Amino acid sequence: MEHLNPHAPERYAAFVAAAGDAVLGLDFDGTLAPIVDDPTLARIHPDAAAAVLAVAGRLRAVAVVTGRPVAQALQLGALEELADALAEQGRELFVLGQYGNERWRSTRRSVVSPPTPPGVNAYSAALPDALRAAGAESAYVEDKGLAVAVHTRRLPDATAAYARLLPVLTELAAAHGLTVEPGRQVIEVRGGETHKGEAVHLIAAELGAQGFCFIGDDLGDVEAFRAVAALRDAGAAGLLVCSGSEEQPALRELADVLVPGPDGVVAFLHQLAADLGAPAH
Ligand SMILES: O=P(O)(O)OC[C@H]1O[C@H](O[C@H]2O[C@H](CO)[C@@H](O)[C@H](O)[C@H]2O)[C@H](O)[C@@H](O)[C@@H]1O
Repeated sequence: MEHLNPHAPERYAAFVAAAGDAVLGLDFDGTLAPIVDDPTLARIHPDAAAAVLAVAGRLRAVAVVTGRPVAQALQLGALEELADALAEQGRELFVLGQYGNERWRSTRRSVVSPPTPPGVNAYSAALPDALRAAGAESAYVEDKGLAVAVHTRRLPDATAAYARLLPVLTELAAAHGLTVEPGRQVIEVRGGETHKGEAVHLIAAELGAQGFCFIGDDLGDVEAFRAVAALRDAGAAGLLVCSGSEEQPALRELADVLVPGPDGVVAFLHQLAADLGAPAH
């Protein structure tokens, strides 16, 4: 792990000290799951569940906070199995999906989800023409129910296609009263103002958390990082970890600690477990 600012060692130590009342927040894609070309083929890192379990017994709770729909995160992450194992440690798993719009917790196991925002269906209907006009008709379109994501990763020149599409889809989203959420070779369009920062505040308030560590990799995690920084300003122990990639360097500026992608996240969690004196798992 690399410290990214002079406060990092003391923030890490403060989180360790507050662990029993603290939450571990984890993004999914790029953090728990390695990035792959086809979003339907993403899976949790093979060693991630064991790493989470190694540290969880010393924490208050674990939360996966993702742009994925909850049902998809549960499946791709085998998170129900993780929840079962956490329950044996007396710990709860929260899964906040679609940037906090969908909520699930292991003690209830049902998805609480709002209705599809007005505008999403009309935006979807207008999308094929917009993609064609931008020369990106073969972009993969992910229908997420509450949102629509256009993926450029598998297009011949993904970065150029992304640059062409971003202003086009931003305008189309605005015309339908929707919000744009740019990410790693993906442009998502969704309704509402909810973001991962609200998810962090919601869980922290519900549990009365005295500490929060959030690990993320992409622009959609910026609000979660800001929320943890706000909790820290209010006196909690806050630790921000960037799951680094060459593709998305933006979070490094906000983070305390840099780790090399999902492999590094797994190593970080084992290091944290060792520093917490957690029993080997
Ligand atoms: O908040 P996250 O858990 O990071 O989810 C954000 C979006 O991730 C997914 O797309 C990303 O991962 C794909 C699989 O590795 C990759 O192909 C794509 O380029 C990435 O942007 C997912 O498909 C989206 O629905 C999530 O919102």
